[in-house]
Amino acid sequence: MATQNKNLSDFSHMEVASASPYRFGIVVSQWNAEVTGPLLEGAFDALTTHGAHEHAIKIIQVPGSYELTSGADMLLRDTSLDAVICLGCVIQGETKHFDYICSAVAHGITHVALKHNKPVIFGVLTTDNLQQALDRAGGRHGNKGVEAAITAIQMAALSAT
Ligand SMILES: Nc1c(NC[C@H](O)[C@H](O)[C@H](O)CO)[nH]c(=O)[nH]c1=O
Ligand SMILES: CC(=O)[C@@H](O)COP(=O)(O)O
Repeated sequence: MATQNKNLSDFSHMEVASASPYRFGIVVSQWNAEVTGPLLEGAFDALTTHGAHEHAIKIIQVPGSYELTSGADMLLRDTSLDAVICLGCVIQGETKHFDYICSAVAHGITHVALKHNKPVIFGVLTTDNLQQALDRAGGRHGNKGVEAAITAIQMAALSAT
């Protein structure tokens, strides 16, 4: 398995740009808050560790991952933002609802990024069960929030070139 015993959030091999020049938005869903809370903490800490100022990080909450698209669009009304990070956790239930949400969010986030010509980062866990999600929200497989934040910094720096 690609992720077996791997920390997916290890960026020690990478040169990460300074986040200090940039302003970031974070939209986080309230569904599965025991997972999205640690994702938000990981993202916020990664941004500030790499130089982002706390007042340069605007955070909003939405009910569920399906609303992340709308939340990202709302954040990007603020044209001073350099990148938006979307954080959510979708866990498979008994029906196809999981498939529709995951697909809608992935496509919706891409649409918002192209609409505003700004990086919108997909920091959404899409797991079979809660344990897989916890493993990727500060557990044995790292923190998807950290990964999304690093990606946001790199894309903001790229956009500035
Ligand atoms: N089951 C999960 C949901 N469901 C809610 C949807 O995201 C949405 O809020 C609702 O369909 C109304 O539009 N959301 C998650 O983030 N995670 C889930 O596991
Ligand atoms: C991903 C979901 O919306 C899921 O929690 C809903 O569960 P179910 O498919 O059993 O209705």
